[in-house]
Amino acid sequence: MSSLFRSIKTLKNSSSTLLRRGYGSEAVPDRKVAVLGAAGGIGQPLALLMKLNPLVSSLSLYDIANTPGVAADVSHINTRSEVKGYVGEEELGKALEGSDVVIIPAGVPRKPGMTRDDLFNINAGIVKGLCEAIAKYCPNALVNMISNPVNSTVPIAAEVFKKAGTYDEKRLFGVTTLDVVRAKTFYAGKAKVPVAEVNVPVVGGHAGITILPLFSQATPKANLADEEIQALTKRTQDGGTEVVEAKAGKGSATLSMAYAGAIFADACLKGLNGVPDVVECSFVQSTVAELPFFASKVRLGKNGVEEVLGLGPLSEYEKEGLEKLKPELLASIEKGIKFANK
Ligand SMILES: NC(=O)C1=CN([C@@H]2O[C@H](COP(=O)(O)OP(=O)(O)OC[C@H]3O[C@@H](n4cnc5c(N)ncnc54)[C@H](O)[C@@H]3O)[C@@H](O)[C@H]2O)C=CC1
Ligand SMILES: O=C([O-])CC(=O)C(=O)O
Repeated sequence: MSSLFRSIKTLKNSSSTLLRRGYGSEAVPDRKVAVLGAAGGIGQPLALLMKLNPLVSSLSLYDIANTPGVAADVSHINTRSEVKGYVGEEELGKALEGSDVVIIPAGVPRKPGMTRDDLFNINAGIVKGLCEAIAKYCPNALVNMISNPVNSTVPIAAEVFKKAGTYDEKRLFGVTTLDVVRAKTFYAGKAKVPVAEVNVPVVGGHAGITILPLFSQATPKANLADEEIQALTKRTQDGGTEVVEAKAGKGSATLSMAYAGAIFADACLKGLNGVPDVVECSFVQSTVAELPFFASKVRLGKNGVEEVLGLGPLSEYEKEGLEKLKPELLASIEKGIKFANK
């Protein structure tokens, strides 16, 4: 009984903290979040971070192996959400049912020398299967796609949902938050400004030159030379490769990605809960750059995407970068669409 009172007290304390922090003026609603690929390099720290998120009431951890251990471990943390682990395809339906947000970090990561597109052959099939299940078991969930190549896996998901008759472009997101996280960190270091105050939009896609950080719009403003901006741009575009090489065959970014995935999922939950002015960059169906999908700032709301924001003023260097990325991004999008329809 005393533990029940303690739990109620904790919940009361955390909800009043939430109200104070502007999470909304009403009581915090129940929200189920599912992580598919939860036993992986990203999945495990992401499960931990989602368990720490007070907006989550139910945390569903799914993988093809090893989820019972991860779920048992994470479930002992004394925070709001109830944790359940699901393993194997026969449990996928239960894992998904009732989900408000589904985060997908399932699939193989890069090794040195590989591009993200080299992951297509394996990950395209994994994502397709998972999205077929989402269409069946939680067609209204917001889908946060982390699995690479994001430039193709998001179009695959869209085609699967269209075929199932459940597609809603407002509910499908490619997670490009790690590009923003990197751009903020690198910019703060170079501009010598406090990293917590930095904002940098990153647009385009999520591979090499399709990643286009808009340092001309970065705040706080700093007087960086053209060469410095170009070096920052290149480092942001190659951020994933920097980690792949440093890990030397043991995978790609997992911890920083889990952080970025948790930030984006939190933004989705806040949007669903009616918190105003939640804006994050994401790769979504778009008309801002004459490509069917494009990453830009997106306002999140009660139905997912509330508004896809425009690019704003670009420097000459960014305009060139935008033109250069279009053919590669379009080819990756078309590759995904073709795969899903074959
Ligand atoms: N969007 C982004 O910014 C980033 C994306 N990634 C991508 O995320 C993906 C995962 O990376 P890691 O976690 O490092 O890989 P990992 O190999 O450590 O984990 C992947 C997990 O997916 C699981 N899995 C495989 N097939 C599955 C299926 N059909 N259903 C459910 N789970 C399944 C595996 O059992 C494994 O636990 C990769 O494709 C990687 O390229 C990685 C970093 C950043
Ligand atoms: O580089 C990779 O393969 C993983 C990834 O997407 C990133 O770290 O941005």
